[in-house]
Amino acid sequence: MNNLVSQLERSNLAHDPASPQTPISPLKNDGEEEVETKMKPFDICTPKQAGNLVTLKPSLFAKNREKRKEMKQQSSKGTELRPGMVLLKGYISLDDQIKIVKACRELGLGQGGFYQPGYEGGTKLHLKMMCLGKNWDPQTSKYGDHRPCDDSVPPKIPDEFLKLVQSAINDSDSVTEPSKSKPFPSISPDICIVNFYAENGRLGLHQDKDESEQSIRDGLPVVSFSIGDTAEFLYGDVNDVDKAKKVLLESGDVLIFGGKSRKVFHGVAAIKKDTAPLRLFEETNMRKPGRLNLTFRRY
Ligand SMILES: O=C(O)CCC(=O)C(=O)O
Ligand SMILES: [Fe+2]
Repeated sequence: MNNLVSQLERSNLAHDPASPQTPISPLKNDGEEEVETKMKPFDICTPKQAGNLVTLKPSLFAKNREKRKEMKQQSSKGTELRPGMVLLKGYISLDDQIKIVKACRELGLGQGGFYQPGYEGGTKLHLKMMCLGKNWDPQTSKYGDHRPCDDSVPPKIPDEFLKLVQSAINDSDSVTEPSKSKPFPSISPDICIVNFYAENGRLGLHQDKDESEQSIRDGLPVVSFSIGDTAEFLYGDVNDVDKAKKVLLESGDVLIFGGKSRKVFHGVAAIKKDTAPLRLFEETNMRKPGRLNLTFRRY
C-alpha cells in the first residue's frame, strides 16, 4: 500500500476531480427545464487559508506519544470479538490513512460526493455520506446506480482500497478460531459507503441488510475502515443499546463482520475528540473533530 496515492492518482483520482464550486449534474423537472437545486458537496477537509499560516508545533512529548502509538499499532494483532466479527487493531498504516483521507476528500468534492442524507420522513442522519460503486439510499433502503436526490452517479471504488480490503480479509484468517468461525470468504466489493462524523456525529443501532439475499445468506463480510477520531462502536444481537457491547474503533482499525455476525446490530454512539494521530490532521487538514468510516460490501 506504500504507493497507494501515486496509483490512486493514476487511476481513480483522475475521475471527475471537480472543485467544491462545481455543480452536480442538474435534475430535470417535468417541463424539461433544469432545476436549480445544485448541491455543493461537503468538504471533509478545511481548505488552508492564506494568512492563517501560523500553526502551533506539537510538543516533543506529544510527538513521542504518537510514535509509540504507531509502533504499538504496527505490532498489534487481531481479535475475534464474537464469532464472525474480527477487529484488526491498527491495520492501516498512518501513511495509508492519510492517502485514504486525501482520496476521499478529492472524490467527495465531485459528482456523487459528500452530502447530508436523510431518512424517509425527513430526519437527517448525524453524518455526511458518500457512496462509491453503487448508491445506497437511506430513504428507501435500496441500492441503485444513481443517487435519487440529484441523479448523480457514485464514483468508482479506487482499486487500492479494494486491495487493502482483500489483504485485511486474508489476514483475518489467522484470527478466527476454527472451532467457532469459518474464515471469511473473499469478496470483491461493489459498494463502499463512506461516512464522515463531525462533532456529535453518531449512527443508531441497525443491521446492514439491504444487500442481496444471497450476499447476506452467504455471510459475505462487511469490511469497515476507521480513520480519524476514535468511535465508541456498539454491537449486539438485539436492537437495544443497553444490551449492546462497546468497543473503541481507533484510527487505522479494520473491523470485519460476516458469517454468524453478518446481521449483527451495530452503531456509533459517539466520537471522541482529540484522539486521532496528530499527523493525520496536520497532513490532510481533515475537519476536527472528525472520523471517516468506509464500509465495503458486496451487493
Ligand atoms: O461508522 C461506523 O463504524 C459504522 C458505519 C455503518 O455501520 C454503516 O455505514 O452502515
Ligand atoms: Fe452498518
